[in-house]
This record gives sequence, C-alpha cells and structure tokens, in this order.
Amino acid sequence: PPQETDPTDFKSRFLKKIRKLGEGNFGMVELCLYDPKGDQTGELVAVKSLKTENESSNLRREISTIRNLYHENIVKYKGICNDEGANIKLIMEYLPAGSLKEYLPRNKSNIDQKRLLLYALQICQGMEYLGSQNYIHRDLAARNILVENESLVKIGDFGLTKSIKDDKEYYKVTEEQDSPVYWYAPECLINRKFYKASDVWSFGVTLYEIMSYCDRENSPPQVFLKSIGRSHGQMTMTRLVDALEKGWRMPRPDSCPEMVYTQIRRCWSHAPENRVDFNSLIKEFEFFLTRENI
Ligand SMILES: CCc1cc(O)ccc1-c1ccc2c(C(=O)Nc3ccc(C)nc3)n[nH]c2c1
Repeated sequence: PPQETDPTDFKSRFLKKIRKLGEGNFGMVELCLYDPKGDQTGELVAVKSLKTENESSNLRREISTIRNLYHENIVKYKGICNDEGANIKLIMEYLPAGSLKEYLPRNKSNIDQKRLLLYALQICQGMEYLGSQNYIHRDLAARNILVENESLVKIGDFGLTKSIKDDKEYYKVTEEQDSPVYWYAPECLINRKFYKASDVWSFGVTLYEIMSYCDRENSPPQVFLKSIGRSHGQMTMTRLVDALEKGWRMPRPDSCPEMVYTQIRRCWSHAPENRVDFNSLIKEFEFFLTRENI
C-alpha cells in the first residue's frame, strides 16, 4: 500500500520562502511555496514562525486552538512544520487578497454597502462559532479579517485567542504586550478581564472600520487621538478609559447608515452584559441584506 503520509506534517526542506506577509511582536508570517516535487507545482501557504524561542508555548497554544476549528469564515489550518527541533511553524491556507485593511481601500469603488454588510454577517458567523467552542479571540480587528474573494471573508490570526473552557467566563490578560487598546472594551482596559462580550465590543470597532472602508484618516486610533487629544505613553490609555467611562464613543462615519451605526452602538454598551450578542447581530444583518436599499 502507498506509504501513509500525514498531510498536516510539512517538511522544512520543501518549504520555500517567497516574502514576508506580516510581523507581530513575537511572530512573523511569511508567504511560502510548499513544493515537495521541486517543480514549482506546489501550493502557496501562510507560515507563522517565532522570532524568539521563548514564545513557543504561545504558538503551541495557537496551534492546538486553530487545528480544531472548522468553519467557512475561519482561516483553514493546514498543518505544522517542526522537523527542525525547537522552532515549530504553523501552516495556514494562504488568502491571496490580504486583509480588509488592505482590500477595502483598494477596492472601494466596486464594493457597495450591501457587500460590507455581507462581510459583517460572515464575521459574526465565524465569531458565533468561535464562542460556541468556548474561545475568545481577543484581537478582532479589520487587520485580522482576511479576504478569500469579494464574497467571502475569514477570521484570522488566533495568536491571542484563549480558551475559557475551565468554567471561568473571562480570561485575565497577563502579558504586557502592546495590546490593541483602541479595539479593547473598558473591562479589558480597566481590570484586564476579557469576556466573550469583549469580542462583541471589538466587533463593533471592526464594523466601524469596515463601514469607513478602513480609511486611514478615520481609523480608530486617529479618531480617538483627534477627539481626546494627542499625548504620549500611559496618558493615552487613561484618557481613553476616561472618555469611554464618560460615555464618549466614536461618532458615526459619514459612509455609515444610521441603522448600522445603531448596531455598532449596541456593541459598545459599557456593561458587558448589556451588549448585543453575535446571534442577534447575525439576525440583524440577515434582515438588512434582504432589504433593497440600505
Ligand atoms: C499563519 C498566520 C495565521 C495564524 C492564524 O492563527 C490564523 C491565520 C493566519 C494567517 C495570517 C495571514 C494570512 C494571509 C495573508 O496575509 N495573505 C495576504 C495576501 C496578500 C497580501 C497583500 N497580504 C496578505 N493569508 N493567509 C493567512 C493566514
């Protein structure tokens, strides 16, 4: 019988680097061609490797998380490459159109608001599934939503995803890495507790980005800094928390219809328990998508 090969076991000698796709504080993502036949007929893959050895526990957790997730709006796990001893690599499917952060500004002219709501619906479907598996993503943002084609987007980068299986309903943020504070809910900023409802807050910020076609001038950091004033270091976080505590929220972008902004605000209730959940958001977006004009 043909020798049984494990399709999730990638050999480093066949993994050819093409270019860097992104870089984080601990990991790096590269576009590679996996070409076991050596004739360029292999497949393109996205490969996450470590920059520092001591982060391998985080990458191993990411691998154990992503390998058991199966949903059309979650980037597909392909396997691992760890025949070089310590530095294990995570192999994911390569999405050729990049993240919404690159895709939306570039294709603004041929993407209408209905299409934006289709992306919003798909993100909610992926997040609802993730929550059903008792995971919180903790880094939901347009930069982590990848585009398969103009009708399909997928949630990516589970580098900060945590399981809340052991019956706790929140995850305590421990690592002091420079967290994406402008996507964080108040409870995450104040007492570093991350609930599933904290992902809903981040979805609201992500939807804000999407409805403004990820316009850099109107990005969450820009909007916050314009309104709460420029300052440096710790002050920014404190000023951000104070503004949010006082009820300040990012204003409706011009390109965002009132009824979509209403949904965004339901993601931004101060108390986690008062926020809308992904199931209700799915119903809202399905309804919006059945109506003719938005
Ligand atoms: C392997 C890291 C990872 C880890 C995880 O847990 C979930 C998803 C990913 C991931 C992250 C990025 C990508 C990409 C891409 O960045 N594609 C592109 C295409 C074109 C351009 C311009 N930029 C970019 N494709 N598949 C990807 C999977």
